[in-house]
This record gives sequence, structure tokens and C-alpha cells, in this order.
Amino acid sequence: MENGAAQPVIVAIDGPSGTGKSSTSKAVAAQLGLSYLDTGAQYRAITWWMVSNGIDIDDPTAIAAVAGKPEIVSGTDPADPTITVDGTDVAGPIRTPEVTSKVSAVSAVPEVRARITELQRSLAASAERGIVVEGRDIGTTVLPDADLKIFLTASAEARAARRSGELKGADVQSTREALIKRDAADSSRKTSPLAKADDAVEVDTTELTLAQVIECVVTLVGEKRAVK
Ligand SMILES: Nc1ncnc2c1ncn2[C@@H]1O[C@H](COP(=O)(O)OP(=O)(O)OP(=O)(O)O)[C@@H](O)[C@H]1O
Ligand SMILES: Nc1ccn([C@H]2C[C@H](O)[C@@H](COP(=O)(O)O)O2)c(=O)n1
Repeated sequence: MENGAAQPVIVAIDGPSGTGKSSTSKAVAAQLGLSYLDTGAQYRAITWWMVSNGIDIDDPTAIAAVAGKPEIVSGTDPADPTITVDGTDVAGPIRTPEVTSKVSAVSAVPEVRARITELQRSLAASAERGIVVEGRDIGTTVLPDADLKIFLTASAEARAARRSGELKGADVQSTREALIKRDAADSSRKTSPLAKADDAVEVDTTELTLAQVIECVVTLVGEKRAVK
């Protein structure tokens, strides 16, 4: 740019559960002065609302009928990402085992995806300096014209070990099974499944530290900016 300011950059980071999307995206955004959006938190928030309002999670028609009701607001500062539903801070409640076990069913409903995708595109469009958006379908569906697409992977063993460490010693085997089950549901749904975009850079994080993954993504963003 003529005035020397960096051009806005849109970065899409997708991948299965526990590959390091949130940790990496937050750190990259903070380091580069970009906004940050955790799209999983939005799907968790709408799931929390469905559960709280007694909607039958096994009934896609019932979910679709009320998908437009909750007002979901995401704060995109990587130093303090926030999520509210109808004005209530739900950052804690959306991480319960109950929400985690139900989020794949709710997020498979096309009306839910349409609603949340619209919110995501609007937040990306209004991020003045650019944004790092992480999820499952960002590079394929939400932001197909993103400047950089990354697809993070890691072995199920590494992901389970990371998650059970985070959950203060939860059983690694059952954590591994739960991750695999959720990935299978997210990858096999009809609408906008978890998938690597053809033009995404795949980064296997199994043998990498978080710092190495962050450095890798920051370098890739710098390379994209250099040719923009
Ligand atoms: N490369 C890495 N090496 C070791 N631990 C890591 C690495 N990347 C992330 N972690 C740790 O793994 C856990 C899961 O990471 P994170 O929440 O970023 O993954 P995620 O892909 O966003 O998962 P989900 O999709 O389930 O939200 C966290 O405790 C994080 O600190
Ligand atoms: N772009 C996205 C992001 C998330 N989801 C769904 C599927 C996940 O299992 C769930 C929770 O995501 P997490 O907090 O684990 O990142 O949300 C999706 O369908 N599309």
C-alpha cells in the first residue's frame, strides 16, 4: 500500500477437533494485529440456546423453525474473545460436555448454518485490518476467497492427549473416541461438512509445538502479503 499500512488480510483456518485451530488463530491474530473469530463458539452458542429452551436436538425441523431466534454476538479481539446470546455471556456454558455432545447435530441443520454463515461473513467484511477465522468450513464455504487457507491436522492420539491435558486428566481413550465421533459427524453432514479446501495449505501439527505452528502460519501470512 502506498502509505505503508498493511493491507487487510483474511485467513481461514480449518481442521478437526483438537488440532490447535483456536490456540493458533488467536496467537496469529494477536501477533499480526488482526481480528479473530472462533466459529465453533457460535455453533456452540446456538446449541446452548436450543438446549436451554427445551428444543428437541433430534428433531431438525424443530431446530430449523427457531434457528433465527437467538441473537448471537461475537467479540473479535484476540486478547478477549467474547460470545453472548441475547445479551448473556455464554463463554463458560458453551463448553459443557452436554453442549459438546449436541453441537454436531445442531450445526448439521441447514437453517442453522445459513444463519451462522451470514454472521461470519458480516464480521469478516467489517474487520478493518483483516481477520483470522477458524472452524470447519471457512475455506470451503464461508470465505472461499480468503487470502490464505490453512488446514490443520494431527493424529487422534496427539489430539486426545492435548484435550485430556486441558480437561485436567480426563481419560485419554474416551477423549479420543469422543473426538473421532464428533469429527465423523462433522465430516459426513450434507451441508458444508468439515473439509480441506483444494487451495488450502495442510499443516500436520502432530510433531510440532504450538509455537512452531504459530510461526509457520505467521510466515505464510507474510508470504501472502508480500505478493498481494
Ligand atoms: N502444536 C501443539 N502442541 C501441543 N499442544 C497443542 C498444540 N496446539 C494446540 N495445543 C493444545 O491442544 C489443545 C486444543 O487446542 P485448540 O483448542 O486450539 O484446538 P482446536 O482445533 O481449536 O479444537 P476444537 O476444534 O475442538 O475447538 C489446547 O489445550 C492447546 O493448548
Ligand atoms: N465452521 C464450523 C465450526 C464449528 N462447527 C461445529 C462442529 C464442531 O464439532 C462444533 C464445535 O466446534 P469447536 O468449538 O470444537 O471448534 O461446531 C461447524 O460445524 N462449523
